[in-house]
Amino acid sequence: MDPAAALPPLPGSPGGPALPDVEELLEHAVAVSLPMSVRFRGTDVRRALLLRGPAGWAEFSPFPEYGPVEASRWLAAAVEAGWQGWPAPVREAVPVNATVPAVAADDVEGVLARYGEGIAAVKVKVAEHRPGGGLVPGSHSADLARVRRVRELLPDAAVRVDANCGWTVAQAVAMLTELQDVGLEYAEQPVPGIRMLARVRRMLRERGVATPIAADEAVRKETDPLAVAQADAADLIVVKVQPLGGVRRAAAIVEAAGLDAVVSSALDTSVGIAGGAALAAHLPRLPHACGLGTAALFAADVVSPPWRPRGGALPAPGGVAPAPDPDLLRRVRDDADGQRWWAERVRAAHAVLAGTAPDGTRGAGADGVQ
Ligand SMILES: O=C(O)CCC(=O)C1=CC=C[C@@H](O)[C@@H]1C(=O)O
Ligand SMILES: [Mg+2]
Repeated sequence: MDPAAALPPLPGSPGGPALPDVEELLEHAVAVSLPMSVRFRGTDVRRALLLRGPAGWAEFSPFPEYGPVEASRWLAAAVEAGWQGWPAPVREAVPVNATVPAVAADDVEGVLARYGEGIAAVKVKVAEHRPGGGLVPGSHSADLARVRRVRELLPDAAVRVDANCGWTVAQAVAMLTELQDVGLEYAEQPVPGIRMLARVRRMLRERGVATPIAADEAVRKETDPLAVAQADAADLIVVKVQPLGGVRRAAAIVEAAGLDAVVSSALDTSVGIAGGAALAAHLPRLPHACGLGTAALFAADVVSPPWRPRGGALPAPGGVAPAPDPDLLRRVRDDADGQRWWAERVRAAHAVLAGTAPDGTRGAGADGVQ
């Protein structure tokens, strides 16, 4: 049997929750652009569409380069948040990590300061690529300096790195061997794909490097999100609510994978971050801090106060997202072109979920990067 078939069906699929029609989805939708204080994932502005259904507010924010098939999962997560609500939490607070983008080592202290007191885990981005492809020149030494600066500033914190598939197998093995003295909590997606991930993990073990390997893109980008666990390619998985189609689907993937999970953000606004906190609060086991502190990287948000960590933790939101503040919304609202761009993306993603897309695709596969 295909283990992925046991996951909760997507809205609009046989046996799945009802899929509202496009007009209903868009009735209260507001497109926003949030300026960022720290450049992340190659952008200074995070664009998102906020929707309001009978259950509450929801976010649909697939990255601009994502096509309809991949975006359809993000729409499924929004339908769950706004038209169904989230499952009950088993804990009241969720520990979170600070996220340090690929900044110069001298700027690390300033980034960490944005997360406030009490941060016990830090994720450091490494292996940054130029927009046209290829590692940024000097990235290896810049990565080592950035990670070591974090360790210097926070000697007791759990430090993890995320390469977003940016290294070759040889580069990953060399860098993770070099970083042994830092005592990394884990290395997230050092190389692309499941087979390469398994190779890095095996080669590190052969060298006596015990750094655990976490799978991120190999879970959210593969047609079968469970394949990574079946291939014994990772020690833990990173799960994100929007790319995996909602809190219930992500929780089912964690359960079926049988691996510990770290819940991370998709650089969502505070509305979407609350969904990540709902998933993290719902999982029976949560041994690692979650990557849900990214609202701290925004210069403006839509919820007051924003869903940012305090004392190293986020509160569990309960069954629905916090409502945006109307004044804040007005300040970051897109113009009519922006609203139309999002409406088209909702239509295209909706057609995939409804099975009416021109090429007949229905919610499978991935068609973007990172
Ligand atoms: O996990 C974190 O600490 C922050 C979230 C994060 O790193 C990401 C958010 C959005 C897109 C991804 O490129 C990236 C990730 O790879 O985990
Ligand atoms: Mg990642």
